[in-house]
Amino acid sequence: MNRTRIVVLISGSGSNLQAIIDAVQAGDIQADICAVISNRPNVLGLERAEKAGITTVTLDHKEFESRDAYDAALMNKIESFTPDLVVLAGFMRILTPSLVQKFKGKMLNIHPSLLPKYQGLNTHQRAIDAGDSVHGVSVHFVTEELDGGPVIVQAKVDILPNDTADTLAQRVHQQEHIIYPLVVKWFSEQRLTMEAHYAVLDNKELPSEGAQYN
Ligand SMILES: Nc1nc2c(c(=O)[nH]1)N[C@@H](CN(C=O)c1ccc(C(=O)N[C@@H](CCC(=O)O)C(=O)O)cc1)CN2
Ligand SMILES: NCC(=O)N[C@@H]1O[C@H](COP(=O)([O-])[O-])[C@@H](O)[C@H]1O
Repeated sequence: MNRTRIVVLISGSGSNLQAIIDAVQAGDIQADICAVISNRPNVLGLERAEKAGITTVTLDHKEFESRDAYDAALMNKIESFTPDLVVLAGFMRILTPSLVQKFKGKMLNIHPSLLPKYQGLNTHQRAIDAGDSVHGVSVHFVTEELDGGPVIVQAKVDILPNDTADTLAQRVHQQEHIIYPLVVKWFSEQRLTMEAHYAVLDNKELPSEGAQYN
């Protein structure tokens, strides 16, 4: 089977990118990250990609007249790498319908909440302010509806009495770094489609104790 070609979009730290890089380099995912594209210059995620020998591109949205113009350029840049999968890993731009349609069924996003709760931004603080006892993270297919695409897998994280957004985010990140590589692995093994977004799991694939799945 040909190796899955992946393009990753980032905007910042790139810890989820790093988790996927590590899984590819360990041979857990039979795929190649062909490029990492950032909408912000000089972010740590670009350094992570360069250290791994991955082609990096900065496409700064501030240099474009409109969201449509930016997304047209972004679409062309993504397509130039002929990806089988586009992974949004902390990519902080809302994508236009034309770009989403182009990659529908092969574009994933990780969102730091138990969707459909808390679509959008600032999710950790919103969960704390709401008095929730459980928070978490979702990996989903990207559709035109912001954070509204079919959810593939979620991981739960308890909210502790003295949690701040930062302390909660740290525990959410830990779960992100488990489930995102797992979903990319499932996709690379052609066990995920948006129509029937399921994965046939062998028990050995699930991480050891510590990961929570609802
Ligand atoms: N059409 C879609 N675009 C995106 C999706 C999606 O599901 N459908 N997921 C988001 C990721 N995301 C949350 O998971 C998200 C990213 C960015 C924003 C947002 O409000 N962005 C602002 C700029 C914010 C900034 O620069 O800090 C904007 O684009 O104007 C909300 C949710 C990725 N895109
Ligand atoms: N709405 C999108 C969003 O908030 N995504 C979140 O941004 C962080 C990126 O971290 P990373 O750059 O270290 O992977 C992650 O926590 C991800 O869930």
